[in-house]
Amino acid sequence: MGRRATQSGFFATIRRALSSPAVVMVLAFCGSVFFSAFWNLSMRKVANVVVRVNEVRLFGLFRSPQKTQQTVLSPLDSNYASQLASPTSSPVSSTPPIENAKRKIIGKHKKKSRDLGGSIKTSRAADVYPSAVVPSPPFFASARGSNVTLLVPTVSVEAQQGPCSLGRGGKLVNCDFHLEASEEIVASREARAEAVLPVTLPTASEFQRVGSSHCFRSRAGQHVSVPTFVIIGAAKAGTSSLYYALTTHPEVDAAKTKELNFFDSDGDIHGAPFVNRYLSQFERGNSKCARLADSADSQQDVLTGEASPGYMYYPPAAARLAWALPWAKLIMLVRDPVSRAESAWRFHNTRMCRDAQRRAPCTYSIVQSLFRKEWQRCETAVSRREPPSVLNQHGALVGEKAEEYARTLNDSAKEHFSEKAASFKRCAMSPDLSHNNLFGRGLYAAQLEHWLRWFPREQLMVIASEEYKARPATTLDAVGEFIGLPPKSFSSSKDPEVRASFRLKANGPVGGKGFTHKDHGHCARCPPVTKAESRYVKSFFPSYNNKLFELLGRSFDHWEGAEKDPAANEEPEEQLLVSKTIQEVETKEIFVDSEASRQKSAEPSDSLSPFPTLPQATVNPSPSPTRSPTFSPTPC
Ligand SMILES: Nc1ncnc2c1ncn2[C@@H]1O[C@H](COP(=O)(O)OS(=O)(=O)O)[C@@H](OP(=O)(O)O)[C@H]1O
Repeated sequence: MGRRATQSGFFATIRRALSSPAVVMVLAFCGSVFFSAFWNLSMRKVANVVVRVNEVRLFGLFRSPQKTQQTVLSPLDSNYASQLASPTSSPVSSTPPIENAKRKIIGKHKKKSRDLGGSIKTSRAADVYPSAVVPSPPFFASARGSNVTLLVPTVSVEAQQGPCSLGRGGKLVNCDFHLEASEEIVASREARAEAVLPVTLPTASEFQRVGSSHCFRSRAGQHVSVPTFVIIGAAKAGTSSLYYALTTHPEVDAAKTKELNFFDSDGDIHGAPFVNRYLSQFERGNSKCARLADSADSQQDVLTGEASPGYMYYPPAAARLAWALPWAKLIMLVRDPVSRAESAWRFHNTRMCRDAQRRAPCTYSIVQSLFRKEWQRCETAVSRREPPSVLNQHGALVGEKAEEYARTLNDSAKEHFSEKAASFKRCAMSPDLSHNNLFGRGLYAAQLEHWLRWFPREQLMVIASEEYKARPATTLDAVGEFIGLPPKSFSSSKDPEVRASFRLKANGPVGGKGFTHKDHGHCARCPPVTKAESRYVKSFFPSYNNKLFELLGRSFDHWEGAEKDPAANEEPEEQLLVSKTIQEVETKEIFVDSEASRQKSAEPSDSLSPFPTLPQATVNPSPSPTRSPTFSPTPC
């Protein structure tokens, strides 16, 4: 009885208290404080989600402002990702883009919260990737359904310089660059952005793993081994030979073709369709992967990869690869930049001879070719007062070199140069990404530094092409181990095909399709690179080689001139003459008769002058200021 009275007294007190407006207000206040604390806590999670999504977002956010509809690379489907990221693959300890860009979520979470909607769930990274593979960031967006709109709170990224900035709503302001350069900026630019980003997330897993291998069976019943290594370059360093040799191994599958060039193409690289198109290049009926799937040998594995030497020199390829294949082992085969340039020069001239209606090969000597592209492009850009392109790491070196080049010019050219020096320099700082950029492609240090911003060091292997040539079996063993094959996979092999791959060959039947590098054959009418020309070309690379050696902590002795002091390359009179001729060739569009070129450039190699006498030029009677020269139709 007494107890009941106490209870009813208690409820009566509560009722009385609740009927008092003051008490209600106090309770409402406490409730809102509690709710907001809880909300902030959950938003912190959302911020983490956003960090991960930001990484993906970068591809879309930095598109040209003309493309108003920002397309965003979708994160890998969680199932797909967890299957691909094999626990046995090397750990990706952190995502370099995030580390490097030092993005911070500063968000005004409370304000944004409503926009996030209910379709996004956060889950621990471990649910998405095996925790050993991606310990950070701790959360990953895992949404079901498509076209989820994520609201990205304010983001800040570290910066250097550049013409554009990020304004409100994620819009790019004062910006004049295109997608390719933009990804560079992402990692290097101070900016704040508020962006609403449409993200399309695939819903279903496309692949099923065969045992614990890298081999998958697609929904369509095809077999695909997931790429785990990529030979990213350098062009003309022996990449075909290396790729061919690797694919002779019984546990390595070849892609449909050696060079897929997916990550350096300007096509649509976005989203799951891109990944699927890419993976379909590893889908082959009679592959080792298919055989493995049939045998259901759970102990075996099949590795695969591709070799696209264009990637190494194409900055956006690093970001794209880091997104699509973050676990990939990258192989950089580097060759003495001088002989690389010579090989490329011969190759491109041969191609010109073959493809372009049998036009004259070697219209430009190797010395002229060294800077031809940059020079032409910059001249045109500067004269048209075009805005300079975005600066980047490669470009900075090119710019530095462009100044050095300018110093070799004669007085009138110097004057001309100094007038335009500032804008020219800015222009030259933007790299010429063309295949026949003989100079830029040989600046490996810059390229390595760039790739290291996107991939951890342990995922990058740098090999000297000369070492591979000298010791193919040992090199292949090392590469094999690096990509996950057992030790001494090549040198201990009895397989005749594997052993045959040790023999030096530029060609090889790769990927069943078969390719021959017949075009490696040098055009008969190409004059040989004289020793003097070679010395001249050589004079540009030592400081860059040394930078590479510094980064690698070792040097390649056989790279001539590597130890040379760049200051020793003072230009004597003759060089001015040479440079003047180059300048004339570039600006006045001088036509060179290939036959004359061959005779004139066959200068005796023991000439006292370190610089070649350039090919005799025939001046076009009516030079036009257009960029693309017309070549004299000399038969090949
Ligand atoms: N095993 C080995 N080691 C080192 N170098 C080799 C090897 N095999 C081929 N080669 C030489 O490499 C040149 C072709 O390189 P790539 O296959 O990378 O060319 S490409 O970029 O794919 O077009 C080409 O160079 P050049 O002959 O000087 O043009 C090949 O002769």
